[in-house]
Amino acid sequence: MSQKEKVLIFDTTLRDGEQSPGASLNVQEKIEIARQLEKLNVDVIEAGFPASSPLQLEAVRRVGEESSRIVAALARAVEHDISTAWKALQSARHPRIHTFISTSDIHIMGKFGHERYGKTLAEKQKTILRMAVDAVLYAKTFCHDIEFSAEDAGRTDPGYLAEVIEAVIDAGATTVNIPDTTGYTWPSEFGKKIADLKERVTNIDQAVISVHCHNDLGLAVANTLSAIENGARQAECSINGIGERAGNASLEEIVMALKVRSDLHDYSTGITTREIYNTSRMVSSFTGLIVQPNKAIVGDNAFSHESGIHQDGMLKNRQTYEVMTPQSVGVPETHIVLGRHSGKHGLQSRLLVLGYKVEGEELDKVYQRFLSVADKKKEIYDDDLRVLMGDEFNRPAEPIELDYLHINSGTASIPTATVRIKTRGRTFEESSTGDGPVDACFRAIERALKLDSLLNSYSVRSTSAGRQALGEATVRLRDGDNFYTGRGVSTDIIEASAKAYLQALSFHEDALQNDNNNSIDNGI
Ligand SMILES: CC(=O)SCCNC(=O)CCNC(=O)[C@H](O)C(C)(C)COP(=O)(O)OP(=O)(O)OC[C@H]1O[C@@H](n2cnc3c(N)ncnc32)[C@H](O)[C@@H]1OP(=O)(O)O
Ligand SMILES: CC(C)C(=O)C(=O)O
Ligand SMILES: [Mg+2]
Repeated sequence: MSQKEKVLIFDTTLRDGEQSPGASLNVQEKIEIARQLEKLNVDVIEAGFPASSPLQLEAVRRVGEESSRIVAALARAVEHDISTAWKALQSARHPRIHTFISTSDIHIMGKFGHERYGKTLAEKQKTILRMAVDAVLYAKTFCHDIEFSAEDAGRTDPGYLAEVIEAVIDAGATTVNIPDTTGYTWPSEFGKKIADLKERVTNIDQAVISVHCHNDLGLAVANTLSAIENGARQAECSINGIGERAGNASLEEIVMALKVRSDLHDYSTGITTREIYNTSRMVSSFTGLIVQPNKAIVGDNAFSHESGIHQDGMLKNRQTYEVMTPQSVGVPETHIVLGRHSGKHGLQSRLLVLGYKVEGEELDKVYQRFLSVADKKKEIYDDDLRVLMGDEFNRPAEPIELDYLHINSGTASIPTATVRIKTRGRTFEESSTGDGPVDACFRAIERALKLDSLLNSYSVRSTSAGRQALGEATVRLRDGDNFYTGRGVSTDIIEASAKAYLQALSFHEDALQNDNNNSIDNGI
């Protein structure tokens, strides 16, 4: 087997990631994330931009002192930023000064329009080249490990980019970063840019080529991979892909794409992939940036299967629908989501895990009830299934069934219920008012069945999480020394209550039938 070439992972969650609107991190949060990045085994942690604030300086200092990784600090190509970066890094175990300046025509003309940079584009380009070299030379007076970034390299003229890169390597840059700052490039175009630099820049072998891709067109990861195939050996990326605007290339996607498709290439990273999920959750919770459910690798749905055909395939052989195991990225387990699209195989397997062995006709019946609940509710949780199973096996011999229920209730109206009930081939319908909608409903049932109230107790609870949780109502009737309990389940708690009441009444009537001392036809 051939030895894989290492691609260094430069994590910029704490710098570019923190530039995401609203994602500010305090010093302690940065330290915690840096510790987790160390567990993830990234090669470089870019901890912040020290010249931008005292908090940034302090965070970089603390991370640098503690971390065994290379810790980088960003600085514009100006002395003040570079010396401040060094102030933050001087006690670091492995410091790196990362300095940058824009090289594209659009940035040079747009951001450095002032005449002090020159009048024409050519004059300004000369100034920028000099500032880049001076910045590297100045940074080099503090530390050996210097990274230079040609901001907006993605839109920079290839000849000028090569000239700048060659000059900064000559000045001592040990890593040269080629950012696609605006996420504008196309994967084959960006790959060619890297290949082109390797050809044009005569001293390119004296520095590591790095890339830093933004996701404005959703191409950040594809562009990074294309650059790696063409010679880049450092990938700048962030956890969950957070960063300026649409974000940076996502660390987890680059790493897992390289790992899962290692059959296609000769590159590898040193990332401990089982730490990916924990890191993702930590970053999301500290930054407040929620991970979209369908996000590759770390989204809630990344290892969830909802449709019957997929669930059946997964249960037979998980490779049918998973290209990596959830455990390989630290996700505890595949999630079979039971819902409207699930089939009998998925339901049966989940019920088995919960201790219910259901087969054949019984399974068909449970599945029909499952579908009627699933039609009203997006996801069926384990607790819902337990209730559903309890419901299934706790049926009276002659059920009194709710055929129709209408409730009128509100803050300014008297609660009114109309019920239609079916039992033993007969139908009864009645309405009633009540103190509340449940009371009105129970009274309507009693009127329809011409019964006195036997209600002993009534309770309702939610059986699972979320707004679409099932409500489970329990009704207890008392007739002398005998108690009859009924349960009803529905997404509508009034319906659940009516069902519970009718079930309890059914058991009562069953008992009366068995005693032969009353007939259900005697008036109801
Ligand atoms: C692509 C990136 O992610 S770049 C990194 C982005 N990160 C940040 O901006 C960090 C947060 N920023 C800050 O705290 C502040 O912007 C500071 C401290 C960096 C600078 O603040 P200010 O001095 O008030 O300048 P301001 O931000 O308004 O403008 C930027 C100035 O830097 C200049 N500049 C921008 N990039 C560079 C560079 N790489 N090298 C040298 N000068 C630069 C601009 O031309 C402008 O200069 P001007 O005042 O002569 O027009
Ligand atoms: C500072 C550089 C590396 C950057 O973040 C970018 O160009 O996007
Ligand atoms: Mg960036």
